[in-house]
Amino acid sequence: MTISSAAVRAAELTKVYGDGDARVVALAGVDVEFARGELTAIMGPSGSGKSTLMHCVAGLDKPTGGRAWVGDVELTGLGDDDLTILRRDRIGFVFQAFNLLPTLTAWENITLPLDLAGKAVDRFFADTIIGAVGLADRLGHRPSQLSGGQQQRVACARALISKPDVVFADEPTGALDSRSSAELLAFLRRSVDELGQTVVMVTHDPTAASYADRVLFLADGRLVDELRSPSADRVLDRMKSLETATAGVGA
Ligand SMILES: Nc1ncnc2c1ncn2[C@@H]1O[C@H](COP(=O)(O)OP(=O)(O)OP(=O)(O)O)[C@@H](O)[C@H]1O
Repeated sequence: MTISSAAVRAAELTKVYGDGDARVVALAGVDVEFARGELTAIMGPSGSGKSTLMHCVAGLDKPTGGRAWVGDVELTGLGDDDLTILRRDRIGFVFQAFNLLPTLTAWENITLPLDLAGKAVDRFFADTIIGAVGLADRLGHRPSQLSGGQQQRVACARALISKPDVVFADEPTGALDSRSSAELLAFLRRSVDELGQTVVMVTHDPTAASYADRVLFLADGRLVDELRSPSADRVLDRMKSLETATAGVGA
């Protein structure tokens, strides 16, 4: 067996929803590796399989076929309980809707993954992250007392606090204005550059994708292209040609 240095990888990943007339092939055999210490963006037209791919490699959904690994642990060989523990201990999540617990303070939300795992808070690391997201004077506030941008920065700090193998971010800026988006993306970028974090982000936004080291493009459940060191303009050009090609198939 080859030992891979990738933080996350998948081989021949397929996902089929429904059957008969309702059958949808969401992933049609995806081989992919996400390198450690890189920010990767996943883009593609609506319905191309971005969220399905992320959910299958993050252990949130089970693929129909193929295999996926986080580090050297094969997700596709794990039962539900082991998957839950793996997600808790080795993966950080950031969702479009923030998903904070409303009754907990920012500090309690950020440290929740450690509490659940029964681990002590590394105070120096926590202070580093909280300083980087600019939340030091908001730690006693509940989510309802924070702006959308601040809530999403709490969610990012929570995703990073347990030093996970990978942070998966699903449309993390989808509910934010452009200034809050830029702050959040700058923070994700710094987590990669300064902390060596691995981040995989699904986005529709070419500007968000331009913060990545690498952009992968999906169409009809397949990886069809990639860009390294992307600019927003180059990402937009690729997206336009993919959307034209995808529209052409169904026309
Ligand atoms: N639970 C489900 N049951 C049936 N079909 C599904 C389900 N989830 C997703 N699909 C279908 O699988 C395909 C891929 O969906 P997915 O959500 O992964 O695409 P996406 O690229 O993330 O789309 P978007 O950009 O619109 O969020 C789509 O055709 C979608 O309708």
